[in-house]
Amino acid sequence: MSAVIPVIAEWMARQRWYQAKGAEPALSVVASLDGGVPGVRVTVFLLLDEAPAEPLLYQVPVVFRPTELPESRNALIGEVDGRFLYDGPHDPAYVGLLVRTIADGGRLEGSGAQAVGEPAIDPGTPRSSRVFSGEQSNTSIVVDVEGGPLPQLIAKVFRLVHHGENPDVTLQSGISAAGSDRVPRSFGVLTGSWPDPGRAEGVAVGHLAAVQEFLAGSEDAWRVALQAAAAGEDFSERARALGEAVAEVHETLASVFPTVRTTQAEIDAAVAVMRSRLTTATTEAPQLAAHRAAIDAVYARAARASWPALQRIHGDLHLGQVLWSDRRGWILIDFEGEPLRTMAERTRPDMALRDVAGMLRSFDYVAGSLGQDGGDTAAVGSWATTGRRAFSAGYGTRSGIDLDAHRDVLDAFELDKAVYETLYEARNRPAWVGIPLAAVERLVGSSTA
Ligand SMILES: Nc1ncnc2c1ncn2[C@@H]1O[C@H](COP(=O)(O)OP(=O)(O)O)[C@@H](O)[C@H]1O
Ligand SMILES: O=P(O)(O)O[C@H]1O[C@H](CO)[C@@H](O[C@H]2O[C@H](CO)[C@@H](O)[C@H](O)[C@H]2O)[C@H](O)[C@H]1O
Repeated sequence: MSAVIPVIAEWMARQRWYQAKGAEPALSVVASLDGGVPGVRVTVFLLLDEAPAEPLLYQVPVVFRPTELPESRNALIGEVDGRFLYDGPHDPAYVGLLVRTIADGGRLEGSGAQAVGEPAIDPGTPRSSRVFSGEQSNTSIVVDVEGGPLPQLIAKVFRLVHHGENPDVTLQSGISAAGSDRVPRSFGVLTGSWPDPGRAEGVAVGHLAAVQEFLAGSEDAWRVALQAAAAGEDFSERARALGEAVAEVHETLASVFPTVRTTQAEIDAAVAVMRSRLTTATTEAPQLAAHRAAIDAVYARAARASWPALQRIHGDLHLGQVLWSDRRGWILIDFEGEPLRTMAERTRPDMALRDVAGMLRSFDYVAGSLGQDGGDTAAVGSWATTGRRAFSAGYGTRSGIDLDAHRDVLDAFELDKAVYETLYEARNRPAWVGIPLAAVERLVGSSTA
């Protein structure tokens, strides 16, 4: 084991999902869960990384093979004592074990730790699989299955794990179980428990992976919108339908999970969070400093307004979190919330207008990214304004919420999102930081959509 961890650490530092970019992982094994697959060993490591100031717990499934797996060359973690270590999601042995453990309500066990499958629908038997490529914070695997209700599923392996609910699991499965087809159908979940000396019970319990319907042939709304905007196509109908879909999901969430009447204390707490993230963002993106007073004034106006009730929401809604299916229309995915917010914040009832604001910002991002790529700024800007209006109209009609009556609150959430995006871009895509910064300037200058 001692030789294995440094090899994993060296490989992990190069992965997209590794958070402490540029740092050398400082790993210790919290637990390892073993699965029996003939001929190979599958071990799911839970590794604590103490490289960042706040240690993070990663899930790293590894398949130990006696010989090389030629088709998974890119997924080779390294070679230790004559055994070849592969990143589990790229290896059929791990994928088969994961899907069947969930489907059978099975169990993986290790020292002081275990993982239990919680099936929802029997998916059938995995035949082949491939890891979904793209910029992802988790690892999604498309699995071809036989003998189940659908030919393909997607298994999402959470790379960062933590005690307590993962909203991506609870919200999606709650909406799916309520009979809504605005999210992919849930097939089941793998929940783990591992030693955690920091907790009174000494044990942490959290979600490790989930399996859901794969929407084959679907297209991500970000790409659909970019193409439409670049071609100058009218997007009003689709934007309106998207507003209706988001309102429908909010309605389902409010019927399945508790809602909370918004008191002045809740409003003050929400505005305090906006202010504190403005402080953090200003440290890393000093361009925000010049707008601090004006941003504060928008937040102060929101604090005096009346707010709708709080409820569970998507939490990080943007066009990249929506798929278009010719058969089903708009489908929302990835309910994990904003990666830069604490899990406690992401799992509390929140303001549905936060999601509306997120989507309004995303229309602006379409114009911003095309403008950056040399597009006609006026034309794409007007495309985005039309899209924002149609989205708001669809949302308002379906939800019965008059967005104009909540303008001060919506403006504050849009500004808060633009501040978040400024921080996100400064950390991850500095070349894009001008897009949210321009929005901050616009939003403090005027308060209309
Ligand atoms: N059920 C699904 N059907 C088809 N594609 C999906 C499905 N779920 C996710 N995807 C695709 O995988 C990508 C990443 O999924 P997502 O849940 O957003 O992962 P992450 O949390 O890593 O960002 C999405 O942008 C989408 O293109
Ligand atoms: O999808 P994630 O959960 O990883 O969300 C994070 O990354 C997003 C970028 O991929 C980021 O979204 C921002 O860029 C999008 C275009 O790429 C744009 O549509 C969004 O409106 C904008 O916020 C998201 O904020 C971040 O949490």
